[in-house]
Amino acid sequence: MKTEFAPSLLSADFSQLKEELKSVKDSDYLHFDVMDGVYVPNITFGPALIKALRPHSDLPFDTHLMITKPERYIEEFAEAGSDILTVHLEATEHVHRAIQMIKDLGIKAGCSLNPATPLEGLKYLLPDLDQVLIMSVNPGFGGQKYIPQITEKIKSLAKIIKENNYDCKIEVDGGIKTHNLKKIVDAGADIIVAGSAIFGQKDPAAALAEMRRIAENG
Ligand SMILES: O=C(CO)[C@@H](O)[C@H](O)COP(=O)(O)O
Ligand SMILES: [Fe+2]
Repeated sequence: MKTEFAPSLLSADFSQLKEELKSVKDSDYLHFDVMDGVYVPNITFGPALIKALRPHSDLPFDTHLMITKPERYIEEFAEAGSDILTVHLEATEHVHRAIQMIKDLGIKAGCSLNPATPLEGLKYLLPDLDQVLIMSVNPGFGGQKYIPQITEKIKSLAKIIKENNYDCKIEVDGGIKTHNLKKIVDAGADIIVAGSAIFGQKDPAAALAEMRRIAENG
């Protein structure tokens, strides 16, 4: 399967988001990092921003909710125009209910794991998930360094998905750059989130094209 890319707007220029969206029109998704200052030590934006940007892109909006008890806001983020909503396993006692709520709204559901969270908690969720978002940095900030032991975690999850024939993609998020991309793709990542490696560059379109080339040819 061809590797897909989800540029994270967290590293974009917030004063020019409309233009920034256009620069990555050749990507597969747009990744929105929603942070509440409680679940993670940073605050970004809510559904109003997603709604405002929705008419300016045809790409699927991949919304990563780094918020406590995300079930409180799932409907709002879906209505704002998210095509995929991902909640953190660690952010609610009722993660299966949250996933069910997302699916009942007719959009795709993802579950994210922090670097220290083992894969075991996914066991009874995987049949219902469209994607697992493996965090390869501690969530909260862009521009951090990839945690090397996550490569093993991606390989283990890819094996579980393959053995059980689950229809679930693996998305990997944090610290992915041109130098480590191929290793992460080879481990089993289907979707690559990249913030600083794309929007932190002078020419985001060229940076995305170069990442695609590396994912395909090494
Ligand atoms: O969810 C997060 C951070 O919590 C990410 O989506 C980052 O925005 C990725 O940024 P880079 O590590 O690629 O700069
Ligand atoms: Fe993210």
